[in-house]
Amino acid sequence: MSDTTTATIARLSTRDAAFHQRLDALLDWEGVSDKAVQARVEEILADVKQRGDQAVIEATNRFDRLSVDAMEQLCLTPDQLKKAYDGLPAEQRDALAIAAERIKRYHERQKPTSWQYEEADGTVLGQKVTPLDRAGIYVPGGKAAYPSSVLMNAIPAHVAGVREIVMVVPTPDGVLNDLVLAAAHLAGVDYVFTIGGAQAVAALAYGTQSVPRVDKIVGPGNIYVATAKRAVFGQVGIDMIAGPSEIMVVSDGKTDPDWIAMDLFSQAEHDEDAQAILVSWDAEHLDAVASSIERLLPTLEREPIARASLNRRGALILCRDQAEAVEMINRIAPEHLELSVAEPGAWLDDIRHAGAIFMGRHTSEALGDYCAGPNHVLPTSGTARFSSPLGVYDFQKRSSIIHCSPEGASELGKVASVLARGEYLTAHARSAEYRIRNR
Ligand SMILES: NC(=O)c1ccc[n+]([C@@H]2O[C@H](COP(=O)([O-])OP(=O)(O)OC[C@H]3O[C@@H](n4cnc5c(N)ncnc54)[C@H](O)[C@@H]3O)[C@@H](O)[C@H]2O)c1
Ligand SMILES: N[C@H](CO)Cc1c[nH]c[nH+]1
Ligand SMILES: [Zn+2]
Repeated sequence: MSDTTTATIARLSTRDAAFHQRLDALLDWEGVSDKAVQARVEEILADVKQRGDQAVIEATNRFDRLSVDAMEQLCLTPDQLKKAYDGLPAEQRDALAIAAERIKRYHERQKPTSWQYEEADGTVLGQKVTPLDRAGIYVPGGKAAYPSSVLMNAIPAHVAGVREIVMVVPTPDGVLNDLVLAAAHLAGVDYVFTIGGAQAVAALAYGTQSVPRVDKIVGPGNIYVATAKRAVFGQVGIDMIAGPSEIMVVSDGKTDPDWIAMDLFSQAEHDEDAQAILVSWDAEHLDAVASSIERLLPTLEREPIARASLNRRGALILCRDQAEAVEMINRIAPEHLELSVAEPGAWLDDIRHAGAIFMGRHTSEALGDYCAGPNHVLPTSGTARFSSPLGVYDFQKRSSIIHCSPEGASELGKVASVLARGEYLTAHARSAEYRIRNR
């Protein structure tokens, strides 16, 4: 296979001297370090912090091409959500219900429990898990509306026991998506504001006259959303900084090339900056997938976005063998990894970094996006090295519990006193010493 670039996708080989340089260029996503975006986002955040609703309204009119003059026009009532749900065709209502049920079942298993144990001296130690009071969920709505993201964000929040869920979703040109509204109803969202971008993140982080301030903001979004989340972190919790969607497929050459081409498109069609990479040690298979890509790309509704994404950040990579494929997985740490191989289970132990792992030829990433059960909000841009899928744990926090018995306080007091005096902290030492028996 030659190292050429077809009309749509780069062809790389690990045997080429420039391979690592070219891969680095593909993996590099400027994202939240883009200076112009940062400046614009900072301006929007400061404006919303200062002027509240009015700043949100003006930014929404500008970026989503609306002409509203009051925040009520950007707020949906529970009745509107229910009406959207009731009005859905049965097929869509059923699909949402099945997806919601499976997502709920999966996330129920993530529920951590509070625990306690007793030391020999009678001291009880433990950990208490408490849900957040109020969570803000960002549902993307710029290039496409994402009802599935409503479920993926709101259901774990519910399972965690969050008291109030505030959802924001932009509606460019004022177009409401009934499935999004219906999903919000089904998932038990308390408030929905039809706002997006940095202004929505600011409203959730600082609160406005109409938008309640939340404790944590979760959910994916574009570069403005990601940049804003990073900027407000500290005043409010965030789940992660999610970049554009990514897929990495590893194929043993035995999967239908059309299936693989479509799996690559499934993430490429999200965003011009999405990343789609296929790795295989079978050169003929890569050629076949390249042909499938050329033939099938024009059949997509979002062909221009998918083509741009494949051009910018797509690659078909020829590697030497399975071991080299594993190396590449751990280096790229993809958001989604498809193991399109005969025995995916045999690979698992060696894979250290991936947001979600789709096992075997029949497990397309798209099933995970909608309804398999696990969360589709996943770490991107290599951050799977240190972070995890959105989950129930993102909507809870832990407090430690310490309950000393008189005997425990006496014994621990001796230890604490020595350590405190070593730090020259007299009050610490004496506070501990007061509780030592028979001093
Ligand atoms: N990881 C996931 O789970 C997941 C799920 C769905 C989508 N995604 C990703 O989320 C992203 C969605 O992006 P999107 O754009 O479609 O929707 P979005 O809702 O994230 O962004 C739309 C908003 O961006 C703001 N905006 C647009 N242009 C602007 C400008 N020039 N200046 C200031 N603000 C501007 C507007 O306020 C608009 O409302 C995609 O990258 C997609 O891949 C990720
Ligand atoms: N693939 C996206 C996460 O990266 C999630 C999604 C929603 N709808 C379709 N796909
Ligand atoms: Zn997707």
